[in-house]
Amino acid sequence: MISVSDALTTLLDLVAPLEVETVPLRAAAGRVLARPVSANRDQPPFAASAMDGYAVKSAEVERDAMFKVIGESAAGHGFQGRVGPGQAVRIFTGAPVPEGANFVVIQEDTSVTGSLLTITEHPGPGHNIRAKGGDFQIGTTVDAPRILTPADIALLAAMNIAEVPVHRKPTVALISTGDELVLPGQSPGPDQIIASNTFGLDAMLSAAGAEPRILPIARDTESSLRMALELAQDADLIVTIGGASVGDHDLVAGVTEELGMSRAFYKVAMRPGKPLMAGTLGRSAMVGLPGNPVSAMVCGHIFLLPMLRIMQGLSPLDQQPATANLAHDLPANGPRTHYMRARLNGGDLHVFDDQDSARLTLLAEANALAIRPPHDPPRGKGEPLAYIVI
Ligand SMILES: Nc1nc2c(c(=O)[nH]1)N[C@H]1C(S)=C(S)[C@@H](COP(=O)(O)OP(=O)(O)OC[C@H]3O[C@@H](n4cnc5c(N)ncnc54)[C@H](O)[C@@H]3O)O[C@H]1N2
Ligand code: MOO
Repeated sequence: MISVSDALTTLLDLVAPLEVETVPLRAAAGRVLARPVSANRDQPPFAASAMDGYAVKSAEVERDAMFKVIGESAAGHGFQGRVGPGQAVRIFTGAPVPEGANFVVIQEDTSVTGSLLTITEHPGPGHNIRAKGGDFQIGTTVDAPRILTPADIALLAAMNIAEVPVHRKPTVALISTGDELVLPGQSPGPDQIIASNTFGLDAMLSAAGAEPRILPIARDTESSLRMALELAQDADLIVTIGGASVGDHDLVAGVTEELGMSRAFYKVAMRPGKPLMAGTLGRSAMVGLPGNPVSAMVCGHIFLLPMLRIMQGLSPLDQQPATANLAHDLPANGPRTHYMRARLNGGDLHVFDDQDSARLTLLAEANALAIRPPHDPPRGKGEPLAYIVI
């Protein structure tokens, strides 16, 4: 059995950043920007009014001052002339500030009769003008790699970047194994259960930028598993679920070996997740997850998500463990790193009593995994304990 950190290092070595492809802006949300991109325009491209009002010379701004209104500047239709002494231009939010003007008096501080403008209140010190290039300038860069958020997409749009270089999405083949499994919505026989892991992992990996494919459930025969693995051949990552342990019907190790898998390790000193296996099969990285539902999902968090980040050109971890104070005592840990379902509530960590790796209800209730190193001594209420958010 190897340690969690050795297993993670080995798994990360099985994958590499995927090629860069160019996608239309609308398809780039949630993707990883592969190369820095730069603005080829200023925003705003001209000094722009931030308010509706009148553009004047700042030196002339004072209460009771009067001006002749000589024209209008609207968004999309600037005023072509120049503002001279004693003159004002009606201006609207987003419109170019005309030459000669350097102050916008908001209309609430004025009164107008015909073309005669009077400042009726003390205008504040703010000139209400957004400088040319005040948001970004030609050459302002959006750095890579980064997962493109909605705000990033808006920024790229403003920069007039219509095509975006991103890493290809990792394709992941998900293969559940076992005669006991049927798909959600089907009618299970008396000895059957629903294949839940496939769907939990599908959701987890999709949210992390992958393109998972759910393959037909492999039955507990070598030929069925072989067939599923053949269908998975072109995936960047093949994930089998179940059949990883030592039982007579646990076929994954044997069949993948016959298919030429180069095995990197089998068994990790962690709980849940001990019978994890990994290697390469053809051009794909392969991870054999344990079948217990919580084991599969925890291994997804600890191992599959960092692998996906590497494939998308990111650093492997999106969070370092944080610490919180225990809400109660905890007994000593055994010889494996234990990822314990827990709930972080008002800064206190409540670690659930029942850590049965078959109980999805407790995983759904958890918002954190408390991390106990091997042989961690008993911990008392109020002591700090490491955790990650899930
Ligand atoms: N004698 C031993 N028995 C077991 C050991 C051991 O070391 N010695 N390890 C235990 C641990 S720890 C785990 S974890 C499990 C892992 O077993 P497998 O990976 O071989 O998984 P299965 O036996 O196929 O299934 C275990 C459990 O999970 C259910 N399952 C499987 N696939 C799915 C799925 N896609 N969705 C929902 N549930 C699934 C399956 O029905 C079983 O109940 O082995 C222990 N045994
Ligand atoms: O490792 Mo198993 O995953 O403890 O239930």
